[in-house]
Amino acid sequence: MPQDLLTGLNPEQLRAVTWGRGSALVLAGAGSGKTRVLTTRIAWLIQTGQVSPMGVLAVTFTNKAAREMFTRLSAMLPINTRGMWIGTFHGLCNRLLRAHHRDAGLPQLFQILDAQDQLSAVKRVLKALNVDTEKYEPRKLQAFINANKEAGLRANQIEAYDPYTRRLIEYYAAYDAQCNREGVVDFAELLLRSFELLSRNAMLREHYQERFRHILVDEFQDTSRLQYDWLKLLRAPSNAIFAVGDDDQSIYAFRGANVANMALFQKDMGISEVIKLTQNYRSYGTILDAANAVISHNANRLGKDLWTDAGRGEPIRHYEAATDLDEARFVVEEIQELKREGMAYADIAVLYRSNAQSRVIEHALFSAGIPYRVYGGLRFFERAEIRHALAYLRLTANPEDDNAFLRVVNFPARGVGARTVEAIDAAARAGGVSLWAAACAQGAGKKGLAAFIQLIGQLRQETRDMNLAEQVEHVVARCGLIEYYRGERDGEDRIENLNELTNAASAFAAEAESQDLADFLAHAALEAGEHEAQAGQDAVQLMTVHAAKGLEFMAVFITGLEEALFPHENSLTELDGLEEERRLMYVAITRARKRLYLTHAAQRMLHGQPRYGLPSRFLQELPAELVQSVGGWRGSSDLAPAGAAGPGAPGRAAALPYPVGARVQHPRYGEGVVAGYQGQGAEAEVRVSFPRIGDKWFILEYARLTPC
Ligand SMILES: Nc1ncnc2c1ncn2[C@@H]1O[C@H](COP(=O)(O)OP(=O)(O)OP(=O)(O)O)[C@@H](O)[C@H]1O
Ligand SMILES: [Mg+2]
Repeated sequence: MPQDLLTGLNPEQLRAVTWGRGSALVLAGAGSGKTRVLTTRIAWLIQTGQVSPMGVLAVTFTNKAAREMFTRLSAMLPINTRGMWIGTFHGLCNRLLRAHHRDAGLPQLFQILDAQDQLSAVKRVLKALNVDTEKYEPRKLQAFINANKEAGLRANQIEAYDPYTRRLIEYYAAYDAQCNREGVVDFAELLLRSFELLSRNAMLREHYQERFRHILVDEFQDTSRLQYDWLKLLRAPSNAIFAVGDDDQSIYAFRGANVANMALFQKDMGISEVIKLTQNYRSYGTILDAANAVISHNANRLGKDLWTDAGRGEPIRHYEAATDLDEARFVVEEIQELKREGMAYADIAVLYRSNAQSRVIEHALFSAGIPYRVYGGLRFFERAEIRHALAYLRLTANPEDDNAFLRVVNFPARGVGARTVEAIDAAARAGGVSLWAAACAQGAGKKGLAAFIQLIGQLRQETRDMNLAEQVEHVVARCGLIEYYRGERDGEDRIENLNELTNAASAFAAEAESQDLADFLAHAALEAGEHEAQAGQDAVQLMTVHAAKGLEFMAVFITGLEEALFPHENSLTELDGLEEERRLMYVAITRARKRLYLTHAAQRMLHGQPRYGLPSRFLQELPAELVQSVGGWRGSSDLAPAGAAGPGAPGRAAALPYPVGARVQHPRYGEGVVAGYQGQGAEAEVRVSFPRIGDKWFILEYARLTPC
């Protein structure tokens, strides 16, 4: 019954769901039912016979969102939704290319290169061309290729104004030629190649245009120009694109997504009226007011209203932790309390700005025996870079560890080819010895292998008298992974994680009272695998704010609300950076239905260093009456206004002359505010924020600061 589908919708939603044939844009705030409208519209179109399930193309932002859409549709319709074209841009392009691989010039089983594979491919190209890689760094070329592909440009379409760029273009063309020879595609290629396929092949294009009567796009504010053009190719003039989005939740500008596409879309499709949804069904009033208050600090907005009739609900809870460990302890205790009150673990989400922050929280949950799952990323000990680092550590502890040997013998690449590894393997089998032993027996002649054997030997020797944390720090620093990830596209995050491994080792040493590397490695293996929540098991959800987009939870913790962490320090120097961070904060707040916790820590270990952070400016942007302090290391206190006496350095306050937030005078730079500390003892540094010249670091001992 169509009526069944439509009951419960408000008049605006009903209008959107049953919109006539033309294209439409729904522009509405978080939790107003955009995704629900989109899903219901698909069901309604099918149920009323306006389109067959195969005539629908729906784009979601994540695979998780696509899965949810399938589930909801199956619940609404008595049909098999399996073969429907619902997925992410990448997923749908992949499908298109597989179906028409011949027309696309690809082998049927073409391989997709991940970032790492792509880098090796780039290096091979440069080697074959005898290029000086000091001048033309492989990673730079990789970034150049990807940025151009994402902008829809092949090598012969780029204009070069200087000889350097001309060379890059040449190498880009050579890289593409190599990929074509080998029949492989990188991520950016998926979209560009299927875009070109459709542009070039009129028959194919018309076939899909004929087929996809209805194209629907969720999270439209985060589509890139090429993605948008791809959609337009798939649409016949008589067919419709139904897009929903929220400019306040645009959080992928750094990847080329473009809010301006909304205006372009209206113009292209001749949309005279944008549909607005104004009622929020997700959150209680207090949470909604908080979200509205924060986002109102952004200047670049299209402007929207959002209201709820759900009532005020509970106040937002704010906890000021002394340290990141204290923050994690608080989160765990509150989760246990929520569970006692009857909330399922799966209804609780812990959000953070950067992946590296999850480690301490994961550990606290793990120690308390609370099942958890990490979304949009791997659990800390399962991340590739951590596994690589652990493999080096394992070899340091025991070079006969074959699995560890295989993982890193040629990572980072040192010219140990697959054939060499095969020969070692054969020799090891024949002699009944470890790979390491076989390698040592034949390694001297082969340059890359000899370097590897020497490196492991040195690491073993150098770490002999070190304590656990020092060993981990040393191996991470020396094994070449940091250099490898530096300059990689998502490398910064991975380096943060690698540094975090040292913190994990210190924490382990303190807790388990063991400095034994083997104990730590066993612990890491355990946390990585055995306690992983099973699929379907009730588990707390951990994810970055980016990964939480579109989702909702009964209770949400937003952790790490400190300046330079959230907002992220990189954002402070970028154009529109702070506004994008604020939109991210808006996304975070609006994930909560009933209860919202905001936490920050006065001191946190990051990059292997203690950092003393000011509370995030986003906390100050919340109306005080919405927030209730639930204590912390300073005792219960209200939100301090920015710049007022903030937290000092807990536990070590005596050693530090000024609390963070204190006003100080510098003989040269004038008056400033103490913004943080790092390092210890004679190496302790203080960061002072000066109104005109920005932040400066001083060695604390020689800082020549006076209070004012
Ligand atoms: N008319 C309605 N009656 C009851 N609940 C509704 C109604 N419309 C939406 N909801 C519920 O409100 C919540 C938010 O809806 P939905 O996720 O579709 O919002 P959204 O606009 O897509 O949010 P976001 O911007 O965060 O993606 C969901 O739990 C949804 O089921
Ligand atoms: Mg949504």
